[in-house]
Amino acid sequence: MTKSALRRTLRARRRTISIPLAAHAALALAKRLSRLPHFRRARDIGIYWPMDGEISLLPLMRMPGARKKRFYLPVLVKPFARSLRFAPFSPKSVLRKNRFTIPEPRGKRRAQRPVRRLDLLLLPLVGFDRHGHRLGMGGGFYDRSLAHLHHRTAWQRPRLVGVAYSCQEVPLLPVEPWDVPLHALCTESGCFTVTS
Ligand SMILES: Nc1nc2c(c(=O)[nH]1)N(C=O)[C@@H](CNc1ccc(C(=O)N[C@@H](CCC(=O)O)C(=O)O)cc1)CN2
Ligand SMILES: Nc1ncnc2c1ncn2[C@@H]1O[C@H](COP(=O)(O)OP(=O)(O)OP(=O)(O)O)[C@@H](O)[C@H]1O
Repeated sequence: MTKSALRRTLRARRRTISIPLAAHAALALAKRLSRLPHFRRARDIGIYWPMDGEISLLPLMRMPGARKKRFYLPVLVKPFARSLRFAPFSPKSVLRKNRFTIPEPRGKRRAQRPVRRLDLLLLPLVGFDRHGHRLGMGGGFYDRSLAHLHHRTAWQRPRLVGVAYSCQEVPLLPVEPWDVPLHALCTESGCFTVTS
């Protein structure tokens, strides 16, 4: 299957999950993530506003331990730059839809930070395999924003944890030269560390 056909199939699959099942899975994922050392050690955490059937990270913000964290949502930098910055996000934030109709926090550009100033980034996945390879929406937003992590050293930020429903697992994904490997992957039914 081509990457675009796979994207279509997996996006359609996650959109069929019922509202009660989705809520249950999101809570199970939040519990798992909140116990993860990557989460416990992080202060500045990039999440996303769920769209197109993505598993929600909003319950994570209400977990014990989350009160000491600062959460951020991705914002599109310029119409065609195709890279991301991260804007502070709390339940009080005023949001405005971007050109993909995804809500973004309004507010000063000064308050936003580049991805390298996050401790932990939780990435929405369209698909993943058990080697920890990731399939995204295909815009290259995350790959482009994370290009500095190609030459990874132990201390580099942020830690990258992909999140998805377990039904988004596929046997094997093609690897592209620009793919930036994840550190770990979590679904409602489990987390695993990616070994390279
Ligand atoms: N929740 C969430 N926020 C995110 C992402 C994401 O995957 N999930 N992104 C991850 O990159 C960035 C936005 N990237 C996106 C890339 C493609 C499409 C998309 O829906 N494409 C449409 C056609 C788009 C158009 O109108 O031009 C499509 O494929 O059907 C949306 C967002 C930043 N924010
Ligand atoms: N560092 C980079 N610099 C320039 N272009 C890039 C870079 N990384 C990725 N791209 C481009 O982004 C496009 C999308 O890549 P790909 O199909 O791997 O997306 P993806 O796996 O869905 O990931 P993403 O979530 O980042 O969209 C590709 O056409 C690729 O050429």
